[in-house]
Amino acid sequence: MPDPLNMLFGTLAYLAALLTALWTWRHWHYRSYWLLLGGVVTVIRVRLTWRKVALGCGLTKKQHRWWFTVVPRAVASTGIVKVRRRFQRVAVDVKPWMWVPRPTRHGWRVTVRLLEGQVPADYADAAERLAHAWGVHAVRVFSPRRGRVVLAVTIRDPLIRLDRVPASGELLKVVVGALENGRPWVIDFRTVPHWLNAGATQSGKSNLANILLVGLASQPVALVGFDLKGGVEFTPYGPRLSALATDRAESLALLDDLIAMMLDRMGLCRAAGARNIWQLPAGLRPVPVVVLVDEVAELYLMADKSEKDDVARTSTALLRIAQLGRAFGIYLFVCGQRIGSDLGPGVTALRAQCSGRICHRVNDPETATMTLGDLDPAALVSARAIPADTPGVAIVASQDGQWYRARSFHVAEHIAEQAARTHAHLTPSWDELTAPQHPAEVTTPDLAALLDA
Ligand SMILES: Nc1ncnc2c1ncn2[C@@H]1O[C@H](COP(=O)(O)OP(=O)(O)OP(=O)(O)O)[C@@H](O)[C@H]1O
Repeated sequence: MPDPLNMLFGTLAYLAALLTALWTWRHWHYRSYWLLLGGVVTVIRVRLTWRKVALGCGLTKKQHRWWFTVVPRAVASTGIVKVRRRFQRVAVDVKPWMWVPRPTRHGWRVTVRLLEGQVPADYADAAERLAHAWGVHAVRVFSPRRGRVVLAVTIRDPLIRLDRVPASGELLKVVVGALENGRPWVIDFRTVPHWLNAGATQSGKSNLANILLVGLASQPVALVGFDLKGGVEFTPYGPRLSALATDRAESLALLDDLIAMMLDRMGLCRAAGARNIWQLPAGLRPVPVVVLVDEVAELYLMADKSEKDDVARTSTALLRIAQLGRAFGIYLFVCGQRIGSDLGPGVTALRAQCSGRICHRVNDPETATMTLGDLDPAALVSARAIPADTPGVAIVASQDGQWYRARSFHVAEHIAEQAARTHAHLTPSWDELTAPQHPAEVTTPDLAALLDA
């Protein structure tokens, strides 16, 4: 007969071995552990507790239902209705129908059918409550079609530590970090030509510009810098920059050159019957130009009235590039600590042309509103909640029309400087770039007509 004590020790030893194996699996290959075991257990738990969670988060609705009980007088439903007959019409809390949750790399996703009278905003409002109820990092709400919402749950913040992903290799496309859903964060100038990159000091704006520089340095593109911090940020990248302006006077001259370049490309396209430079034959196509602007507010600030004309000229030139640059291969990446309407109408107009929006941690609500305000109020709340100890975390308006929390890869300045030196031979000279490619002059009235259109 087996000794019960031995059996107990044997069972405990098996249990300990099993727990150790599970712990090791989870520790060494969390992804497979989560997809094969952890996720499945969580999914079952989520389904079983959905009624309680939905009730607690205010996502249920009272509906009248026929109630059958074998124990008349039992307290039924929400605890306020006493059932006196076997069949009784009572008000019950109905939970929204939930599909089977699907484990994802960083959590799970589930589709929920809205109850009558509910809108996706009800779920967005309850997202924080759901996150606490499930004990997870965040719950994001999307509505892919009417009457449905998708709850995307991330268990742990995937942006605390980022795994590097390979470069995209496509022209004007740079993988700059990761989105909260684990997908790469891509800046693709051909899809979204102009970007606004806002953030307080030490929030990670320059790091993002460094990544762009590293990503674009090896590509056949021209890089142009406006560094209104006196050149301290971009001067070290000089070998890979075709031109650099460090004060207002230089900025004005450089903007004039860019406008002239744009007019010339316009004439070239018109002569060739092309709508944009990408429709030109490869041999005729001019080099795309990415313009990096650091500290844009400096371009709009006036110390006294004597600067008024210069500010107006700068503002108009930037706006023209933003309005027409895309077709002629001139793209903007504008960084600033503060982007407020107090800087003048030029900033507001420029912002409207920049469909790519990146909002790092900001000090003032207006900058967040200016950068993201027309997206979604929840994006604003998320931007204002970015902690100071996670530089590089930002709210990003993505190409799919959604907004995401994202974090850039960390690229030290010396790596960006090294990239600039290594690829210095790919830098087109400014004279080469600005030399007229098309003899037929395009006049300013042509540009004005296009702008009016
Ligand atoms: N994605 C990131 N991951 C880790 N550290 C980062 C990241 N982005 C930036 N940092 C670090 O945060 C600090 C501030 O970054 P950065 O200089 O890019 O900020 P900034 O917004 O440009 O600040 P400033 O306006 O003062 O120049 C730097 O020490 C940088 O190394």
